[in-house]
Amino acid sequence: MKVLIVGGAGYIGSSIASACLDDGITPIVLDNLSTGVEAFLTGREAYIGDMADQVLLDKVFHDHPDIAVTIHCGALIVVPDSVREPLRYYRENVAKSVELVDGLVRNGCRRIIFSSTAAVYGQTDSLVVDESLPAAPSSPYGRTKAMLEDILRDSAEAFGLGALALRYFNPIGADPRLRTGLQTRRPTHLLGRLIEAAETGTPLTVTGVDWPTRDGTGIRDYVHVWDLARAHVAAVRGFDAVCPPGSFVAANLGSGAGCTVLEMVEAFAEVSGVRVPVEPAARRKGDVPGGYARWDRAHALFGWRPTLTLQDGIRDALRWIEARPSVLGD
Ligand SMILES: O=c1ccn([C@@H]2O[C@H](COP(=O)(O)OP(=O)(O)O[C@H]3O[C@H](CO)[C@H](O)[C@H](O)[C@H]3O)[C@@H](O)[C@H]2O)c(=O)[nH]1
Repeated sequence: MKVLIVGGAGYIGSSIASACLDDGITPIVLDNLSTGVEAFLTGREAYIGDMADQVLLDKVFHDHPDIAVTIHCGALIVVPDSVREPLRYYRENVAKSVELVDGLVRNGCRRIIFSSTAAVYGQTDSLVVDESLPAAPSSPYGRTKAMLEDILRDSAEAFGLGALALRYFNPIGADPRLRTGLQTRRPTHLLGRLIEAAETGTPLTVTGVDWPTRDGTGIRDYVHVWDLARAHVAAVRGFDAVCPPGSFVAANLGSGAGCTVLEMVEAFAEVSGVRVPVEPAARRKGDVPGGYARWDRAHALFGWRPTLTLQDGIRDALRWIEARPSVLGD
């Protein structure tokens, strides 16, 4: 079986490609390398170009008429950038995806798995997030993802597509076999900042200590990127039962456990042996207390459950930092 992975040279797309290969599925990658990296294409058939390029899409399907499912993870993903440059985000994430869907329909590919995000949800008082919570994104980035869910819902009905939106919570870690991981050396997310603080011997700035959470710090659901990748394989394998023609389905992918900033600092100390001191600071602009996923729907639909722990995610992130130069050559 073949799958087309749009954005397959990025962090999550390349992990999905690895999980497909391990399961006997052939990934065909389409990536414009705007944030993806060529080194993640080793051993994979790839087309370099834009997902909106109709000539290129026709060529991909001419060469591979047996592509069964398209997994769409091609997107810009940095929330603060999306606030500064909303038009770029709407163009790259929404307008170009419309062209992609058009090209898929024309080429007869009617099964789509879309990389969505927990950022489509608004804040809940209970902190637990299930799929019944209405979309209320708080950033242009989140809105691009929510818009595309609407576009896929309408397209499913109009063109008989099966469209499955997988809403990722906060991915961490790397491929356990270290073929791929985060491209950026210094990610700005919490675990990235923590690793940086440990390396430089500086304190971690805790942005917000007065949130309505158990210790006052922000809570998130950190899910191992390999668990995310495995979910796509399971969804591909069972696609028609999960998402028959004409249907749009959304499912959360998270660990199901909330982890506060201070709990992450503790888990990091346990895994790395380095206890990073913390420095309380003001909340980041536009930040939220956060929450964590219910993932029962993904389990009911395609038998998925998270299998790797927070500690596994931290450990694999640290192993990837060691392996990264030999993979990326920098
Ligand atoms: O140096 C830091 C960095 C983060 N935090 C705190 O750690 C928690 C998690 O912050 P992250 O930035 O790791 O995660 P977010 O969920 O806030 O945002 C991330 O996930 C989003 C998707 O949900 C987007 O992808 C976004 O770009 C990405 O940063 C928050 O409470 C934040 O205030 C700190 O205390 N110190």
